[in-house]
Amino acid sequence: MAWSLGRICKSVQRLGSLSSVQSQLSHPATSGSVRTMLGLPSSCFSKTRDFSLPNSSWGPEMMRLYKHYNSQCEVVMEGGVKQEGPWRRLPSYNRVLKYATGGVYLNKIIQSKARLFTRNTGDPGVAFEYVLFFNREEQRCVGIFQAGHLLEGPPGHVHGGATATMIDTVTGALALILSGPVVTANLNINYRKPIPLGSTVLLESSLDRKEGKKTFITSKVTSSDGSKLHTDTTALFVSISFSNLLLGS
Ligand SMILES: CCCCCCCCCC(=O)SCCNC(=O)CCNC(=O)[C@H](O)C(C)(C)COP(=O)(O)OP(=O)(O)OC[C@H]1O[C@@H](n2cnc3c(N)ncnc32)[C@H](O)[C@@H]1OP(=O)(O)O
Repeated sequence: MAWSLGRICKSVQRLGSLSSVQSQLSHPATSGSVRTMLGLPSSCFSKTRDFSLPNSSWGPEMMRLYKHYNSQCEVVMEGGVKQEGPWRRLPSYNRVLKYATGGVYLNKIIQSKARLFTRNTGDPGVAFEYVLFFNREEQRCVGIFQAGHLLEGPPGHVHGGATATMIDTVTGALALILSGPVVTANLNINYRKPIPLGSTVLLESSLDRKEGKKTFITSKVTSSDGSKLHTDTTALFVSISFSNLLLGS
């Protein structure tokens, strides 16, 4: 087996700094800190395209909400001095790890071709178009999500699993930032109103409470103007050791 404990340990050491996301986020966003948002070196990303930046597929509502939160990532003080604002945009790549754990439970083909589920197509607008923002003071994360035509479930509407994916993503990102490495243990979603395909919705998540290894997050999905409630959710994330995850235990 072309794999060694040393390689795993190196990967784990890199990932060990994942909880440094908190300190990363306390610094102003620059292209460098964007790449290291997850505490990973740039070599860990197979491509450096940041999928959370606007592209030609983003519609007017997606752009409006993006500008609304992005404009609060940096505020201009009197005298033109720029300061970090209450929100941080979270960058997003199509691969978190390039070198993790080949040979243990990933064969080489899977290892080289694996992609983050939500960023598995380079074709703008066809599936998950989204951007996440984090507010440290309010311990809140928002996601702006435009649902592409490949996500159809009921005719003309978004598949419930696709909606769940985005809820898992925005609640998971918040739990990760607040608690370090976690996995979803429970996701309890009430689907209130279907989401029209092609529309842009707002996902809001906030910390409910932390109890030992457990982080409880609540979340809702609304229409972009907030007038319609699509889902409400409670989620439980459990802290894990990354070395256990990489070793498959
Ligand atoms: C910026 C990019 C962000 C991207 C975010 C993407 C987010 C995506 C997140 C995911 O999709 S993760 C993948 C889906 N999740 C999994 O595959 C998790 C699989 N399950 C497990 O690995 C284990 O079941 C788990 C680690 C969740 C729990 O294992 P254990 O039960 O051995 O853990 P432990 O015994 O340490 O439990 C800790 C506490 O959690 C409680 N617990 C565990 N699972 C629970 C559950 N399902 N419901 C309620 N409570 C639960 C457990 O009772 C205990 O409570 P107490 O501390 O009060 O005793």
